[in-house]
Amino acid sequence: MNLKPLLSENQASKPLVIAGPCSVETPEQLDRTVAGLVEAGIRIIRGGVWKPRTRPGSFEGVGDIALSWIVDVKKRHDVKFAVEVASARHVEQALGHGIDVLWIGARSTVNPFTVQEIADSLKGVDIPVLVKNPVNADIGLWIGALERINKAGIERLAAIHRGFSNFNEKLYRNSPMWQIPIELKTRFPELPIINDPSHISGQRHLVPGIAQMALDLNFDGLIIESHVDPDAAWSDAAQQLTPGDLSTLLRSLHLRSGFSPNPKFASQLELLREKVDEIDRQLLETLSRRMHLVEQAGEYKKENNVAIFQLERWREIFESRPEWAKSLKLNPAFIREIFQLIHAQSIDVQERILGKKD
Ligand SMILES: O=C(O)C(=O)C[C@]1(C(=O)O)C=C[C@@H](O)C=C1
Repeated sequence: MNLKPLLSENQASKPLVIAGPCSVETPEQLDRTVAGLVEAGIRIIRGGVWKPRTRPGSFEGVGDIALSWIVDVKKRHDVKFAVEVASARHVEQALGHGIDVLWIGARSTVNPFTVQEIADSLKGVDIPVLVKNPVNADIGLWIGALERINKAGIERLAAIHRGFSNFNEKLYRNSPMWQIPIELKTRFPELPIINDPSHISGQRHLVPGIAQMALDLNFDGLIIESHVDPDAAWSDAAQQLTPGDLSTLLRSLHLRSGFSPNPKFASQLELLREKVDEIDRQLLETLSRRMHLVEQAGEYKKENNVAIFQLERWREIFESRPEWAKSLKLNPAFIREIFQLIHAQSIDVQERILGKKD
């Protein structure tokens, strides 16, 4: 991807913080919210104009009329404004009203037709665009959407991590699945990633924990929902913070940097990494020895015409290893996952042995 810095140097802060209401509701709600956010030091406001809602009958945003209120509020408070666009018409309307930043929502990112329509409408325009992750945990769709927008000539591009729908998730509204944005950063180190703790948590008391985690992982920014009267909000009431609470939250966050200027830190970390390298080598040697035994068991099963999958033995392994892990202060759930992977690999290896013609 061809990327340029998202914002000019005097607009950029690390972390970049974008905040504002889930939806623009009335001129008064917008003005009072923005006034509070400016006091909290926020210079880029977010606000939904057209809202994609899961069920019909939910509040779907006030629509085009909100854009004229945004024009007023931008002038009055000297702020930049970001809105979500989901069609070429939205893009045209937003650009026509001097919107400064566009974002593509999670429900649009999943649909290449929608993303392409937005990309085509952005040809020849220079505006920062933020692409939220798709609702489902598919990094390919996320990258595909970013590439489509980039190919249209948008170089001021960033990703927003807003979490993923998950049937089994109990704590969060959307599972963070941190490994996915980490993978994105690994593949595209120049691409800024902005975390959206509001949509991940779904409840305002969980927002600080997610925001801190994002900073601990060196994310480039945060986009947080804030409303002057959250409980009365027309959408996402449970997850919005007052501008005052947002200000307190931002002051409580610990900022981390990618490196330390302290030379002692680098040498100490280097030492620890050398030890980790050594342990990793031992882990791999041990795994290789285990696989060798599994191969022998496979040959033996083949000679005796015995099935690969041995339920009783597998059950014993699956129950005992997490127990052993506890006494070593390892997370049993983590060990369960590792052994599921090891067992799947054993089955693959033995399948190849049993499938081989003599
Ligand atoms: O014990 C066996 O029968 C094996 O082949 C080893 C092994 C394992 O990976 O530990 C592999 C497959 C079986 O389902 C159970 C266990």
